[in-house]
Amino acid sequence: MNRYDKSIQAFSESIHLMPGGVNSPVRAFKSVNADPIFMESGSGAIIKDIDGNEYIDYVLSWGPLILGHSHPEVVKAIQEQVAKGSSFGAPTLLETKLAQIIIDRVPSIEMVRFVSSGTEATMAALRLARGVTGRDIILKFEGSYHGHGDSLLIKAGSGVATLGLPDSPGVPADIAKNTMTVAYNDLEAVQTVFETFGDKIAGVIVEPVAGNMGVVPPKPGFLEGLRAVTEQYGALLIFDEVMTGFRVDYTCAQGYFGINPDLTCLGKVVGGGLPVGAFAGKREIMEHIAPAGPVYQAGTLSGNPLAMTAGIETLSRLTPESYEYFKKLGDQLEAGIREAATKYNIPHTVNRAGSMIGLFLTNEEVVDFETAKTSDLTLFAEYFKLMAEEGVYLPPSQFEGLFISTAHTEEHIAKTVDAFHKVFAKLAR
Ligand SMILES: Cc1ncc(COP(=O)(O)O)c(C=O)c1O
Ligand SMILES: N[C@H](C=O)CCC(=O)O
Repeated sequence: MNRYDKSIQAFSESIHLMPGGVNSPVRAFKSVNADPIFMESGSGAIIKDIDGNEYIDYVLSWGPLILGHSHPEVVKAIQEQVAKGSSFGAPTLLETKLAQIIIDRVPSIEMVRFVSSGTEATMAALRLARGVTGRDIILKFEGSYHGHGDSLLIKAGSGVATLGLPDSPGVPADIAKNTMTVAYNDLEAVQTVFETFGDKIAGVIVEPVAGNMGVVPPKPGFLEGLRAVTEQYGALLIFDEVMTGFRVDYTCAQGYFGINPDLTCLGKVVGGGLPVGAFAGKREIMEHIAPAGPVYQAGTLSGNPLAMTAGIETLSRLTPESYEYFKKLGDQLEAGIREAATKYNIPHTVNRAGSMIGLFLTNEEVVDFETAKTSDLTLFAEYFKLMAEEGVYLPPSQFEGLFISTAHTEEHIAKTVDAFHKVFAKLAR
């Protein structure tokens, strides 16, 4: 009897029906040499798989579930809304309400356009940046992931890095040539690129805390430098806050670091676990979007009432105190991981940004994708599987971060730290 019998059976069926048996590559557990675990239900910080195993969840659907699973008030609001109608393809008051909440919290945002995923948000933001500036080149950072739009699948992070496919076949060379990349945190390299191509660069897109090569915070001065150089050359600064938005801080990462980008991409938390994305920014830029302006962007289910409801209910329950709480739990988890790893001589570097935590199995300081890749990926696979056996569900890749929700408690963190001790004892060097 294997504790994952039903998941193994389910995967043996799904693999014939969907490519790799999944609907997003990171779910397939390929880099940890295991079959994926099929989930059945979630409540608060706990999820249950189809074999009945329970886990403290640090994936949280890859970030959106900042209140934990099935928050009763969010569930109730969605139920009430679905009874009234799930989609109209016409404006609703819900869109206005969610847009207003976002605008009230984030100083750089004056207008919002809702879409249905983070990928859509970044694709549209690039089109807008190109439309506004009349330039084609986009600068991005190696190991950053901005969804799977053609222009952004270049030296990308997340599942692309996990599977070792940084430049996907199918992206035309004519499109790829307009995307330039440099190392994250390397401001000098950015300045050098601008010195040569400055008048051709439409925008720089950056995760203000990188979360798709594991968690890599910006070095002091990096985001400030990007703001200055983009302003100097008339390019737009695009913060991709799909992951960091309303997770790193009440005012997003940009509020935390005190930088005002021209455009912001949102997703995940803003949809409270339902499919959502948004791009947003200064009025003078956003009014280039159709029908206010000529840059086209549209969506049948954009601003979907159920997603708007989940977003409103989620953001309304986050207060500045929520982020104090995340900090407290994050401190506890970070200290616990460090102590366990040190005790058993496990190579480790822990990076943090609020409730985003990255444990790299390397002793090198991790500041970009090259240093992230010094992690011991074989050890990672073992550690991941042992943690799951101890009832702790982690992202199945070294190049993803852990998330905490308001439903996590000090007791959950203490149990998790215990699990780290048990697992690292087994892997001790
Ligand atoms: C920073 C960032 N941008 C964009 C995306 C794409 O979002 P989605 O998966 O909703 O398309 C993701 C996550 O996948 C992300 O983490
Ligand atoms: N790291 C990705 C998003 O942030 C993971 C989500 C996915 O690709 O399915």
